[in-house]
Amino acid sequence: MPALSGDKIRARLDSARLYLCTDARTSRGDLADFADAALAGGVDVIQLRDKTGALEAAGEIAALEVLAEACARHGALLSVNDRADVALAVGADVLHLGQDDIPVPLARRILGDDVVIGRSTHSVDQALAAASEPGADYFCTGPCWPTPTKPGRHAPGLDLVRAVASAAPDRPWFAIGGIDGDRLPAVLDAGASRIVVVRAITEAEDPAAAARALRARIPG
Ligand SMILES: Cc1ncc(COP(=O)(O)OP(=O)(O)O)c(N)n1
Ligand SMILES: Cc1nc(C(=O)O)sc1CCOP(=O)(O)O
Ligand SMILES: [Mg+2]
Repeated sequence: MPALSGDKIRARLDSARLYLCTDARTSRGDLADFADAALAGGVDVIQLRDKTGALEAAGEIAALEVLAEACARHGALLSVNDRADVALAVGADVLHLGQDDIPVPLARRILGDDVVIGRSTHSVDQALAAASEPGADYFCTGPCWPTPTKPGRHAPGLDLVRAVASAAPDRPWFAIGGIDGDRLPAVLDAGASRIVVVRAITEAEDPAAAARALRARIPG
């Protein structure tokens, strides 16, 4: 179970503007310092998304425990990618599920009602479905630009962001994919008010400054 109630997690999600996905930084060995820096810079939600193949479940749980401590220090939400069992094990606030991950009702059976569940979407139809899907709380839409972080995923671009914004969903939603400081104004102009980034912070020389610069330009 997460430490916070579902209502508190959902209130924090509502005010979240900057969501970071990071791997476990196994080769650098600096996950705790990196997370502290990114969260100090204004990241609201941090997800462990380690697709390096280096982590078995125990390693993923260990890395998530490092992130959980950082989230507790900074009042941020801890997000697990793909795996409801791991989310349950670490008491995560958030589980993120893509179109090919386990179905939301199954995740809900494992996690109960307090944990926030998010969905990836890559078309207007998927986004509108996620906006009202029972058991889901938020969704992400993109990629806004092709990105090496998700090789082979077609980028629907900012037209998708514009279409979602004009549908004015009640649920929180985030734009994702290829977003950095230079591109952020175009994403905001397209109607997004929340973003997810990977490289813009994970590859920054100064992750705190990178997060701060992004956060300062997102209203709210
Ligand atoms: C916050 C957030 N948004 C989108 C994704 C992508 O999820 P998915 O499509 O399942 O792809 P993988 O990340 O699992 O490769 C995400 N992880 N987090
Ligand atoms: C993990 C992921 N999911 C996407 C989606 O469109 O669902 S795009 C993406 C990668 C985003 O990485 P970066 O900020 O480095 O471009
Ligand atoms: Mg996934």
